Amino acid sequence: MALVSPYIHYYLPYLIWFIIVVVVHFLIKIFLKPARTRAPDPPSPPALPFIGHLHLVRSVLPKSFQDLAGRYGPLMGIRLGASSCLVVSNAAVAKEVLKTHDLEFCSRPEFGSSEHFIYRGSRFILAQYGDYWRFMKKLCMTRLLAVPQLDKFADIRDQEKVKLVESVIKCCKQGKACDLSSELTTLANNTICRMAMSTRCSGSGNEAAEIKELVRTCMNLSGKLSLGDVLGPLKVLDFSGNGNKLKAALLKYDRLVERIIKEHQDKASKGFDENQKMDLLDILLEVYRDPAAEVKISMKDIKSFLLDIFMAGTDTSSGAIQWAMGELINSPKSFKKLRDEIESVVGRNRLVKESDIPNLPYLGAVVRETLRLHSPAPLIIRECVEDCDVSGFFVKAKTRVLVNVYAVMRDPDSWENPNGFDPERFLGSSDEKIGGPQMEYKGQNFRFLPFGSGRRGCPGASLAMLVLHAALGSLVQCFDWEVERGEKVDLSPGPGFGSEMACPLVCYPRLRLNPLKAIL
Ligand code: HEM
Repeated sequence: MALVSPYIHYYLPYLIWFIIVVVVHFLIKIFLKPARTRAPDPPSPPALPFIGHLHLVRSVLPKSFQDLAGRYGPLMGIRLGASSCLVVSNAAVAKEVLKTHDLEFCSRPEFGSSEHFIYRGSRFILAQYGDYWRFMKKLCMTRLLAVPQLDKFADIRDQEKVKLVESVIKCCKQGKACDLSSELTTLANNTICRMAMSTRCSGSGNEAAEIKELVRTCMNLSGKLSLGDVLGPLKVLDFSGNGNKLKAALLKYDRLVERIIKEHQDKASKGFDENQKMDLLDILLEVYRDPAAEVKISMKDIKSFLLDIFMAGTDTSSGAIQWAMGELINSPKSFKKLRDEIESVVGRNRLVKESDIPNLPYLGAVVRETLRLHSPAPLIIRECVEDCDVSGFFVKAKTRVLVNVYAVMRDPDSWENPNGFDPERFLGSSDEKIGGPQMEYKGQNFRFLPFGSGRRGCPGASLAMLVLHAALGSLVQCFDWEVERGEKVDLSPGPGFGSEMACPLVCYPRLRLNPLKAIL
């Protein structure tokens, strides 16, 4: 039987014609299809091969980016060697990124030291948006750093503030210069260590001091390794050896925290009595043991989380108080106004307390003005999780985005006299309407973003504000301050992120009144 129809010669030309029509149709569709109209890429300065825009940036990154944004706009592309990102520099674009597109920009990229981090994969601060991050953030906001938990540790913060004042009184009595940078780092570190894991309460050695040193080392090395990002894949070669040094410091931290965890587990096995306060580690271990927890956290997650809050909370808080003191010493009028306010509200017989804060609006204004001018976290780092358009420009998934809050909070279109220290602008009576309630700081007002905004905003903001107000208030209440030979404080920012002073704040306090006499 023939397999091919005898009429093939009759309908073959029609079949060929049909196939040709179909193929041509698809080719036309593919090649002549109008290209999907995509928004243009954000503007970018002309780049050089390999180094990109490295030749255009100076030592203080946020300031450099601000200057470039003046020429290339509030959303611009920057490439430093192998590392590229978009930089946001005004309130309108910051609002688009942090509010309109909050979900698209609520991840963070891995960068800098990630390869050398022994807790890689557990880092809360750098976690991708997902179940683990959501669970930990909820835990932060509802328990670990929530107001009721902060209230339980008001006595610890008070004791640490008293220790700070005592230590400065000692400098006065000895006629010595006071290294405020070191004093304030000790205050912030001790406060967080005690709230996080009651380190002073555990008998063995001075763990808080050890942690302070380790956190400092990790921060320095992480900062240096971040600069290594410009080398791209070559950075894994770790030419400087900083990666290995970081690993060594982390292993030391790991052993120390392991010991503290063991003490906490022993304490938990005996049960907590009603009056016993659970510190952050107790709560984390309770969640670790909870079989019904939405997400099962590991010991590595716990250790990493604690390190994250030490790294995020210590230098930021102490740095902000130093900048505030520097600005106040250079501005005797503001110093006197603040002193007068404290004197009239608190008096001379006791130290400023956290509960005084709502009654000290000028203190609140000084703290906010300091955070505006000297943000301890001037570049907020996010990553875009899917393609989107921002401000009429195309942003590809996985792009790194830096919100330059230094530029946003010094933008002349948003602020009068943007580079001047002028706490009055934050007072309700000010003519300068800042937008939203004048004292708002948690990211509802996109001109003022010291703690970021949206889902990824800082969970430690309330704690930081308590520490900042009480410590600054006490230093102004009890002492007069001078720098060497009556000079002004050098307020130049240090290299890199520019969040620290170029020269640590060393000054001469003179005891004015000692409200501790009654306590001591
Ligand atoms: C003056 C002090 C502080 C400043 C200026 C500050 C600022 C910031 C900023 C700008 C961010 C990024 C927010 C964003 O992406 O939108 C952040 C994140 C964070 N901060 Fe703070 N912070 C301070 C103190 C603290 C303290 C005391 C703690 C904890 C004890 C803390 C814990 C964190 C954590 C865990 C994150 C990461 C949040 C996340 O990725 O979801 N911070 N902080």
